[in-house]
Amino acid sequence: MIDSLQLSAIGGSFVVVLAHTLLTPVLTPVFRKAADIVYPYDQITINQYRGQNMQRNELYTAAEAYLSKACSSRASKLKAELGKEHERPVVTIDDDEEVTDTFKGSKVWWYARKRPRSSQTISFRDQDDELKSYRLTFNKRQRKLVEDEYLEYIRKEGDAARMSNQKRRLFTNNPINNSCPRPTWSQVAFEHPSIFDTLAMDPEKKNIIKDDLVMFRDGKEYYKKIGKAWKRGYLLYGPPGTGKSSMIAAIANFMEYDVYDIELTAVKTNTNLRQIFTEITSKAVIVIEDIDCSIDLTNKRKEKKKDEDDEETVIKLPGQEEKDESSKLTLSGLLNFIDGLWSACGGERIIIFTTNHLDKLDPALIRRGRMDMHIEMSYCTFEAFKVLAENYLRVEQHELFGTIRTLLSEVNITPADVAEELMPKTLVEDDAGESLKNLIKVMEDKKKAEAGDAAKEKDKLKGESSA
Ligand SMILES: Nc1ncnc2c1ncn2[C@@H]1O[C@H](COP(=O)(O)OP(=O)(O)OP(=O)(O)O)[C@@H](O)[C@H]1O
Repeated sequence: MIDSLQLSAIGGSFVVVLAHTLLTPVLTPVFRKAADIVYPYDQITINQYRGQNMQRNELYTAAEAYLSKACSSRASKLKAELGKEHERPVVTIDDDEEVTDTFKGSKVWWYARKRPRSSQTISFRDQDDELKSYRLTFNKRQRKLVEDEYLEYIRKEGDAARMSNQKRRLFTNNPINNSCPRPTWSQVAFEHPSIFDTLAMDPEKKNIIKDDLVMFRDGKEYYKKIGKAWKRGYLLYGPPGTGKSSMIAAIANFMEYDVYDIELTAVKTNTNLRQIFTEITSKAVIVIEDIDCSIDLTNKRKEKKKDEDDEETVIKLPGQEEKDESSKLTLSGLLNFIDGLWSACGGERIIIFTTNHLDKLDPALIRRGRMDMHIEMSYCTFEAFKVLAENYLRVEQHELFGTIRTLLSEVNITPADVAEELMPKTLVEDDAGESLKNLIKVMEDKKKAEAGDAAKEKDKLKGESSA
């Protein structure tokens, strides 16, 4: 009979290692029953590290975060730590402290343990001269519930708690060069304030995107069932200043994912791209901005079509010599990155392309299924303006709104330009009316300029036809 287990989470499945008390062969059923009456509990030990190489046990990390969030209020001995990657101090139960938890009506006990590392233990983490673990105790009758459901619950909840407590990161790939032939990353804390509420766009469109994201986030089982990699592709297109970058930040903040901003011009070959891709973790927004500027697909493809139809399209990097054939990043390499076998590694990822010129992109790159949703970021509409007025001026209604509505239907102005006008010009200025008048003036000037341009164009055409 086993009354104590050691448990590790390795790559998504639990490994149960039979631990110390192998009481059995000698125990008679009667004696066992008597022992159960005296002590009807089983225990699971979750060590901080697993295996001979002392790799971090993900289940320990999840349990630590879970206990910090869900149970620390019931503990009287706590400890607080501030990790490099944490936003605020993390309070967890202290060593040798016990807390209780209840799952589906069953009570369990968590005990935080610490013991000195023996001199024989090999560890690359020399700073850890103590080995920590949690001991989980529960009634024998709940053993199946704990093994089958509670531990998985701990892992999920713990991971979620850890993500929300950690500062999210913005990663960018560094250029590949002779001194650095493998991709490396630069990273900073991701602190972009854009959220869906502050995004100026049609509320209905916003809700469609948010619903799509929620379906994706909760869709692990669904994606598994239909045999598709758990990823979603969005193509954001629209003129400069319509909020494509703000939308990316809002998506990342909404999902609480890290952002990987891929600089394609810093990637030389398909191999580099694959290396980059395998290093991106789960729960990530992968962004390739201004894809039409970082690669030259359409023209090259058209040229090739004439003579070497079956040859692969080469993505020409700015500054890359035509003869430099050994350094190739190809369209098929990029497509593989989006939806080939490599795309299935790592789970839960969102891929976003942005472009100012939809027509410049190769249809293969943006066809549906590859990019699941095409999102147009448009010039400022009245609905979008109302969001900006609320954000910048704290006004929901104003007598000048009617004039602004009419002008917005007549001229193309980006949300970035509208935001610029609504921003108070001095620190003391707090007059919404003044800002709105400025905006009206800018739009009227624009309207006049556009009317002038149209008249000139008309005259030119007239001159050409009479000549
Ligand atoms: N739809 C929007 N909602 C809220 N703010 C916006 C929006 N569009 C633009 N802005 C404001 O304008 C600034 C520039 O916008 P942003 O960088 O998101 O546009 P973009 O479409 O990504 O531009 P580019 O194509 O030049 O990169 C933002 O910092 C934000 O203040």
